[in-house]
Amino acid sequence: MTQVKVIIAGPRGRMGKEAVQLVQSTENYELVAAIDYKHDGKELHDIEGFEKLHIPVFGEIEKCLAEIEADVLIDLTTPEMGMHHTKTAMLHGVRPVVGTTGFTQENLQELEQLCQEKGIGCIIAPNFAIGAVLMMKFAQLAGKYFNDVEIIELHHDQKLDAPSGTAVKTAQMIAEVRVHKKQGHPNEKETIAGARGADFDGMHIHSVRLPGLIAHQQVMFGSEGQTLTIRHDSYNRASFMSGVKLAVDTVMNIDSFVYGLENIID
Ligand SMILES: NC(=O)C1=CN([C@@H]2O[C@H](COP(=O)(O)OP(=O)(O)OC[C@H]3O[C@@H](n4cnc5c(N)ncnc54)[C@H](O)[C@@H]3O)[C@@H](O)[C@H]2O)C=CC1
Ligand SMILES: O=C(O)C1=N[C@H](C(=O)O)C[C@H](O)C1
Repeated sequence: MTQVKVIIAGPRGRMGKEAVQLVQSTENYELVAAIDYKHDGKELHDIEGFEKLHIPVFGEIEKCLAEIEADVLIDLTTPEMGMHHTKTAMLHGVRPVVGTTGFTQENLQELEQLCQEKGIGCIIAPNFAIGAVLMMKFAQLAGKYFNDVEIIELHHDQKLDAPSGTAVKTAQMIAEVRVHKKQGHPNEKETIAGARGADFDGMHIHSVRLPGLIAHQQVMFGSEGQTLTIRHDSYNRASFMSGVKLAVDTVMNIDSFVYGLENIID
């Protein structure tokens, strides 16, 4: 088995903590460094929750990559930092696996172009949960037969971006196959702004934020006399880790840009 040297950006985050555990518990992965803007020069060991890990922590990716040899960067931070980390990793020949969401279309195009120029694998996955990837694929299939769809994504109230990366990806996948339609009554009018949610190619996305939730999405289709609802629920962040592993294993063997795990599962 090939040894994979991994850097994790955002190790203290909800996802970052799970990713540290995944890398530590995978036989052929080695956690070689972490990137954390608040703990430059320390070791993970010095940070609460990582007591036994003597892994160097860098505040900035440039410094990290100047000192540490790595194969893969897992980024679980914010869109601004995620962009910077992903570009810098590719410029240093390190393959990014990015779970961070909130990228714009322009961001994704820029990353794809850099990836092509460098000829290095890069995976951007708005959702690592295999069930969520299947939910998106099933929704895309349904989108061929139903023109009317409402996407309802539900997340914990600490989430920064809305709509979720998963909801945007779902809408993009459906838009690839759906006959374009501006949904609802042609004369419908919002008496409170935002009541109909975000408009993506004529379909609507609704974002719910509540404490107690983790990550959930419901895609509802309707046509004459029937509705079809496709729903996925993540009840914890461990649900994302088999997808992170799949992405790390895959990125080692590709030299192209992948946006969405649906492109790498059979
Ligand atoms: N692709 C997927 O399956 C999933 C993706 N996510 C996404 O992953 C990202 C992280 O999510 P969570 O772990 O829930 O967030 P979190 O807020 O718990 O963690 C964010 C991490 O980013 C770091 N960070 C924040 N600002 C920073 C800055 N300016 N510079 C460097 N680091 C900074 C924080 O220290 C923290 O470690 C979000 O974009 C979220 O939408 C979350 C769950 C699943
Ligand atoms: O912030 C989260 O929690 C999640 N973010 C991703 C998204 O924006 O789709 C994936 C998952 O929904 C959890």
